[in-house]
This record gives sequence, structure tokens and C-alpha cells, in this order.
Amino acid sequence: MSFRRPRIAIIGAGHTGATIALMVAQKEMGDIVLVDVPELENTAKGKALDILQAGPIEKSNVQVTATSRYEEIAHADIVVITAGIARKPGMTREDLIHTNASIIRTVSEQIKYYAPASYIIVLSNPVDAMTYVCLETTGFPKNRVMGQSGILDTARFNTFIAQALQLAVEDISSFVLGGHGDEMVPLVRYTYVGGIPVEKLLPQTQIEQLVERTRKGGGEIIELLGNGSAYYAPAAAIVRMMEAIVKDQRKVMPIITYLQGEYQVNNACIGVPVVLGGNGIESVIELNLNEEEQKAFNHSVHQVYRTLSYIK
Ligand SMILES: NC(=O)C1=CN([C@@H]2O[C@H](COP(=O)(O)OP(=O)(O)OC[C@H]3O[C@@H](n4cnc5c(N)ncnc54)[C@H](O)[C@@H]3O)[C@@H](O)[C@H]2O)C=CC1
Ligand SMILES: O=C([O-])CC(=O)C(=O)O
Repeated sequence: MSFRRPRIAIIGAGHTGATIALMVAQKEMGDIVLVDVPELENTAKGKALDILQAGPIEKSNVQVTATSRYEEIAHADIVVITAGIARKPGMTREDLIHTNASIIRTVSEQIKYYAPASYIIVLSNPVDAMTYVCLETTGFPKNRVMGQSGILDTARFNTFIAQALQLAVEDISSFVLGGHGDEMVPLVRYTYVGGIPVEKLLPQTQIEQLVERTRKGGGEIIELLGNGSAYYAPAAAIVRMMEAIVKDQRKVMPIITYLQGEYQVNNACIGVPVVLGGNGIESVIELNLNEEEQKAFNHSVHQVYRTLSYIK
């Protein structure tokens, strides 16, 4: 028997892709190959070499390479898709759909051919629809194709609550359900601070403001950056998902997954709590929603269906 490091391919070596690569290298989670378009191959190679040269300082022994040739993702265990365009101030995630759907189809064909046994994590926006496109194009089983939204959205909500209460962020536990859009559903009823319901610690109006800020969290950062979208926290969220898979952690996390009747959603990918482990999405956890939560969730699902309808 021989052991080897996990192989991680990251498609798209832009802001999120390169940041994910750096975090994976720092955690020594696996060997990394960054893939970008031929015109940006040298830029990607420069980033890979730079990350590699942080290894001796970080005491991290992993390989970091870059390419524009998909042959080099052969035998990847995990493939992360960050390829595509990001929104700029004034744009919605839906505005990206036609450009990114075409890119995700192309990329997914290559993954299907060169890394047929891989687990795929989609980040590109609009991410619920892009996860669906990837699942459809690869034909991989649904446990092996997933999208990132809920870990980031939950982290934003937790950050705002911790700021409001001036308490340790790791004491906040919450849950954001639904599509990765302004209609996402932060579940206040499932939000606790050191085991205490948040509703006991903050007034309702303030909680509502934090919910609203969370929903628009991506847009807030875009306005501040001026030319591109968030990448540090999104990268951290992706790395958390990878870790759950490569370490078979069986963690309960909000992840975009393909639903076939769960939460009364059929034939769409949307964020719900799942168990994430060595087999990818191991199961979906169905929560009982109250009337108000169900209404908000249905509204979010409706937006995801609408986005999907543009490319179906
Ligand atoms: N789901 C989420 O929570 C989040 C999603 N995003 C999304 O992730 C995507 C990437 O964002 P950034 O990294 O900031 O964008 P970026 O523009 O910095 O990087 C994207 C990279 O993809 C590359 N690319 C384009 N077509 C390609 C192809 N066919 N093959 C390989 N590479 C290709 C580009 O050359 C570029 O280097 C965007 O769609 C953005 O909206 C970003 C943050 C959070
Ligand atoms: O807002 C965007 O377009 C990027 C993203 O999904 C996020 O940061 O939540």
C-alpha cells in the first residue's frame, strides 16, 4: 500500500483561485494545479511559483504548478471551478449567467474527460445555476458536484452578529439557507450565541438589519473594491469544504446540492444543510421551517429557478 497527497485542481487562477491555492498550500492539504486560459498561462505560472516559494517559510511541502492544458488535471481528487467573470458595481450575479454558463460547460467537459473520478466544487456565479450546469454537463453523481455559498453567507452573518455584540465570533452559530442571492434566508431561529438564542441578546430591528446586510454582503464588498468581488472569505469557505472531504470530517454545512424533492425543490441546485465527508455530499438534512421561513425560502428558490430558466 502506498499513500499520496490529495491532488487539487483549481480552474481559474484569478482572485479566488490564487487565494484558494495559497490557503491550500499553507494548510499542506494537497498538491495544487492552477488552470487558466492560454493567454494568462504565464500569469498563472507566476502565481504558482510565488506560492511555491512561500513553502520554505510556511514549512509546507506541496507542489504548486500552473497550466492552460487540461491534461494536467488528470487524476485530480478535487476540482474547484472559479473560472469566469466576476461582477462589478451595479451588476447582479444573474448578469454573469450567459458568459459564465458557456465557460462552465467548457470547463466541465474537460473535467469529465480528464478527471472523471473527481469531486467538483463550483464557486463561479450565479453559483446555484452554475452548479446545475456542471452537474448536467459532467453527468457525475450528485454527491460529487456541489457549490459554495452557505459557508460564506453564514460567515458574514456571524461576523455582523459578533461585531454587534462585541463577542467572540467563534461563539456564534447560525445558518443561511437558499440561493446565493439577495433573497437568501439567514435563519434567525437557528442562530445562537454561546448556546443562547440571538433573539434574547439583540432587538428584532437590529437582527433584521444584520439579515439585510448579510443578504447584500457580496454587493457591499464589490462597492468597496470597485473592480471585482470578494475573494478572501470565499476562498476560506472553499478550503473548509475541501477539508471536510479530504479528511472525511462528516461536517454539517450549508452547501449547494442537487435536490430531488427535499425541501419541496425538484431538479435544481440550492443551498441546504448537508453532511459533507469523504463521499462528498453524504446526506441532506431537512429542517422543519415555520411559515415565514418557508415563504422566504420559496421566494429564494423561485429566483434560482428563474435564473436557471435563462439557460435551459
Ligand atoms: N459563490 C460564491 O460565494 C462566490 C463566487 N464568486 C465568483 O467566482 C468567480 C471568480 O471570481 P474571481 O476569482 O474574483 O474572478 P477573476 O476574474 O479574478 O478570476 C477568474 C479567472 O477565471 C479565468 N477563466 C475564464 N475562463 C476560463 C476558462 N475557460 N478556463 C480557465 N480559466 C478561465 C480568468 O482568466 C480569470 O483568471 C466569479 O464568477 C465570481 O462571481 C466569487 C466570490 C464568491
Ligand atoms: O458578490 C459577488 O458577486 C461575489 C459573491 O458571490 C460574494 O461575495 O458573495
